[in-house]
Amino acid sequence: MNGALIIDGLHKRYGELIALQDMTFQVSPGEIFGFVGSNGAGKSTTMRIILGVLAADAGSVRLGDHPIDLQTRRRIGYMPEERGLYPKMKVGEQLVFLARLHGMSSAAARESVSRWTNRLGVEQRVNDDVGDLSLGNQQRVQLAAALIHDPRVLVLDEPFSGLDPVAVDVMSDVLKEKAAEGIPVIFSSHQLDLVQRLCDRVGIVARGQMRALGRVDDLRARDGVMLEIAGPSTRTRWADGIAGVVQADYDTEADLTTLRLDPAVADDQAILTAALRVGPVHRFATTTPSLTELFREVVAA
Ligand SMILES: Nc1ncnc2c1ncn2[C@@H]1O[C@H](COP(=O)(O)OP(=O)(O)OP(=O)(O)O)[C@@H](O)[C@H]1O
Repeated sequence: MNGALIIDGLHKRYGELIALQDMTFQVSPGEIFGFVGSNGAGKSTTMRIILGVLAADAGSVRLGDHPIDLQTRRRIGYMPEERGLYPKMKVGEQLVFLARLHGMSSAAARESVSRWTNRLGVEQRVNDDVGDLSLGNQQRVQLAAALIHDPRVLVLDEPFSGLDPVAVDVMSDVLKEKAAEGIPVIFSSHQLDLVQRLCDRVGIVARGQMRALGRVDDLRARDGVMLEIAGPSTRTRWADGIAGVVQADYDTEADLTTLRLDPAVADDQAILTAALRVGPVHRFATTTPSLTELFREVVAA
């Protein structure tokens, strides 16, 4: 049961609302894929369809050449957005129960639960009711629930929300480790700095459609070159109208000018000369837009 997770042409309506429109992308074995988009963009809907807890109106999900069936689904590790643990059940018992549901023997389930609760730092809480844990610790248990049956695919809906920085590091390490084992990993998140750091590729969704898809660095480079100039008084709006300057943002408090350039037209030396005419230049550096800037643009388009 290996191969890429293939999401092919998913359509989904809720009455009048079109929640997904031709949602198509793949996650390769060993790849960490970041699924980002505004609230209500369609991420959870896509993930629920991957898991088969929701049916698509059209389109398919496959793992390599195989349509995802009941057997395959048992090998997916899923963290739903609406966390699905029983608050009145003890952490350890619940994890063993879930592992058994995935077909593990009692001994293997207990061994796996012990390994993952240790790894995720909740080993002291195995005899506590889930509902008595802090939200962050409940989330660690939820991740353990997604991992205990040694899944061949990981589908995690906002696994990082509400975690403290130490837990974020633990979660990041686990995802990297699972990807290194050669399984496809997809997670959704609104923490774009984290997505930028962790993911091989990202998909940006807006209103049910995939709007940008690719390696983070490629998407950022595609979006054009940016130039940051510190020094010249921004009150003069000195860069307005210079050839090749597509957009100029002026931070008047820091006297920092940020320019988005059309690389085919812009001449950085002409821009530097124009800046020096206004005042001393303390910094003159090219950057590429962050994933957050890219996201704002894609979603606003
Ligand atoms: N059961 C439902 N009935 C009707 N509409 C729904 C249902 N579930 C989701 N929707 C709508 O479908 C759209 C997509 O929702 P979805 O939960 O997939 O978005 P999302 O990208 O996961 O958002 P968020 O980042 O807020 O979790 C939204 O407009 C949402 O209101």
